Amino acid sequence: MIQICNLTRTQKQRWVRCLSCPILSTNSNKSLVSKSYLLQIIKHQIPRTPIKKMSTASFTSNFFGTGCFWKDESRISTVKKQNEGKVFVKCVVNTKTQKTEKAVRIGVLGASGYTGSEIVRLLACHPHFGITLMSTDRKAGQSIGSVFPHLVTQDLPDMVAIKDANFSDVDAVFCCLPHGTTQEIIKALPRSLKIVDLSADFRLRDISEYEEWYGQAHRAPDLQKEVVYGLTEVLREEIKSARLVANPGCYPTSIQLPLVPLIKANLIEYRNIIIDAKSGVSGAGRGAKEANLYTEIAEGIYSYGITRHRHVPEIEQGLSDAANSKITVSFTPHLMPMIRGMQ
Ligand SMILES: NC(=O)C1=CN([C@@H]2O[C@H](COP(=O)(O)OP(=O)(O)OC[C@H]3O[C@@H](n4cnc5c(N)ncnc54)[C@H](OP(=O)(O)O)[C@@H]3O)[C@@H](O)[C@H]2O)C=CC1
Ligand SMILES: CC(=O)N[C@@H](CCC(=O)OP(=O)(O)O)C(=O)O
Repeated sequence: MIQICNLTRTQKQRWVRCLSCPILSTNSNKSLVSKSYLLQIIKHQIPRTPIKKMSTASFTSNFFGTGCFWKDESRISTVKKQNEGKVFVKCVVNTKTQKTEKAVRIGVLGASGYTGSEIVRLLACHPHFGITLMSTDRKAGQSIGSVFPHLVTQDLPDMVAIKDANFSDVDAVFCCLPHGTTQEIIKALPRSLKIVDLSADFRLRDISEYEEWYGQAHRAPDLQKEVVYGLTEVLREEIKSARLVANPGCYPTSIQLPLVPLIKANLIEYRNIIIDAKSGVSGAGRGAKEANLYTEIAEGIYSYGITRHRHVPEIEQGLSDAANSKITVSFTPHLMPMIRGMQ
């Protein structure tokens, strides 16, 4: 058990997320996490600056900023309890969280990006999933820990280029690649694989709509026919048996989850639905873009894509399915000066 004090709620949430291990339970100031990760955290700090002497600011920057945890676990026997000072960490090792066999072998394509690294974080310590393959475009040969320090303690294979990927020990793939590149890549994957595609490339049933909103020809129209739209709350049974799942976009998810039940229950008027949405900057991916520089996005809320955002047809597709009639919406997305909205 890790107990963190004198940090704000947001700092605690971020710290818990940085742990990249199974969170067994969490409340306002306690989180159960796996033994091995806990050892890295303690070992990294104890020999240098005792946690009890650290200010909240240095604790925060050490854990949030560098994310630099060691692999050697040999010093655990020296660790007792630190419970004085402004910030303290109380440790009770929970051995029940140790992993056993991994039933499903996972490949993560685009592991060096934001969505890919989140998938890795969620699955690396999962009791049933083991990551056997990770791909990257520019960082082939590097470890995931070298591009995402908070994942350094995970025992994972180095990343490879997709052209060098070996899918023989992979059962399922999470495809976390930019839209526009994904159709060709998924088309070339072995048919035996189950695939969850996080990009927008297979979300729109109507291929002409894809071409209109994404500005390029659909490169796998045959595959499109077998796709299941991955909004679990709406299509749970279909998703269970699907081979290729198109994961919904961030805005369409946040919009459909509240509106679909209201529409199905006939509780709202379908005409004149106005959606004002806010998102964090990580939604734009990890690649450098001028529009996402700190100087561009800080200290303000910016609307963008007004009337022409590519999520409009996806939102309308989902809401129209729920209503059994054509629904159109007025959708205005905004960029907030924060990393992410969803925790
Ligand atoms: N960010 C978000 O909140 C969400 C994003 N999405 C969607 O998920 C997909 C991935 O987004 P995100 O993780 O943010 O993107 P990032 O830009 O953060 O990551 C893209 C990943 O794809 C790799 N890559 C880039 N180009 C190619 C290529 N031509 N061939 C093979 N690999 C390539 C990159 O490798 P390298 O690091 O070497 O460049 C990186 O691993 C996108 O389609 C996005 O629209 C979906 C839901 C949420
Ligand atoms: C800030 C920002 O640029 N956000 C992205 C949406 C992010 C997202 O998750 O949507 P996809 O899954 O379709 O990528 C955008 O507006 O295009």
